[in-house]
Amino acid sequence: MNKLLSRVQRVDSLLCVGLDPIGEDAQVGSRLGEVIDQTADHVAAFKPNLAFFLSRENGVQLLRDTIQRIPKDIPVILDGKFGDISNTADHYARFAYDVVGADAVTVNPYMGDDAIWPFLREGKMAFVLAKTSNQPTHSLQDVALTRGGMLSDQAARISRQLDEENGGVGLVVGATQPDAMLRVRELCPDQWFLVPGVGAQGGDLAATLRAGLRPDGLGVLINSSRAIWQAADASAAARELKGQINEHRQITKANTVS
Ligand SMILES: O=C(O)c1cc(=O)[nH]c(=O)n1[C@@H]1O[C@H](COP(=O)(O)O)[C@@H](O)[C@H]1O
Repeated sequence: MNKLLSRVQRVDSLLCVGLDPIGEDAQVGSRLGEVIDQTADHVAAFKPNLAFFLSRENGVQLLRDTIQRIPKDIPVILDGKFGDISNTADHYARFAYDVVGADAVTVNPYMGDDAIWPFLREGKMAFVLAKTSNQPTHSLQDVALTRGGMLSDQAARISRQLDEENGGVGLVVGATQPDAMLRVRELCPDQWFLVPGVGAQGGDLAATLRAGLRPDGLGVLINSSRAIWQAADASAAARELKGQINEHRQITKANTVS
């Protein structure tokens, strides 16, 4: 959290560039290097998605090299959506933190807090899936609970409780449903949200930030993966998105003061 906060402040950015490498194995390493080097000045964090590495020969080595390439003051969120029980989760945590050197992970809370605790290490952070950006035909997250609210609310409550007990727990909340974002923000007023779904998935940036930003203009990391990866000029694409986010932060802060 300290690393994230100091990075956010140093570059005045809430942008997270997703590293979801698409393309032939032979070219992908150099494109990863380009995207990192060209966007690093504009980002608060990078988020490599594990699947895009594991689907390749020597994918783990590529992931290690990618994380090595990222300047040390930029937090790396390994998006593995890890979700197994405690002793198994402990091995995933060792992989994420010790083998490849990530600072944070994404975690699937379906198995409850057992699946989250192993990732809560000193100096590390876990972003728990609460309300994801996809809108499936058969949703679990929207299932109504007999005690009221939905399953996604329960994921949010668990993440808040663990954050209060231990610290280092954020949430994943998609950018495609601003009403749902508002609801999660009400349940978790202080925590950081990792927010995918703008760019290729078409999420509304303004509505997302209105719903998700904290009154201090912080608390949200806006992720974009394909839209940056596929841009002819990744640096310009990252700078532009960072600028758009900051315009909305200014409006939020001004509205909070007035
Ligand atoms: O945890 C995630 O990062 C995630 C959660 C979610 O609700 N939706 C979602 O798209 N993601 C990830 O965020 C990235 C989105 O990529 P783009 O749609 O290309 O910007 C992918 O790596 C997804 O796996």
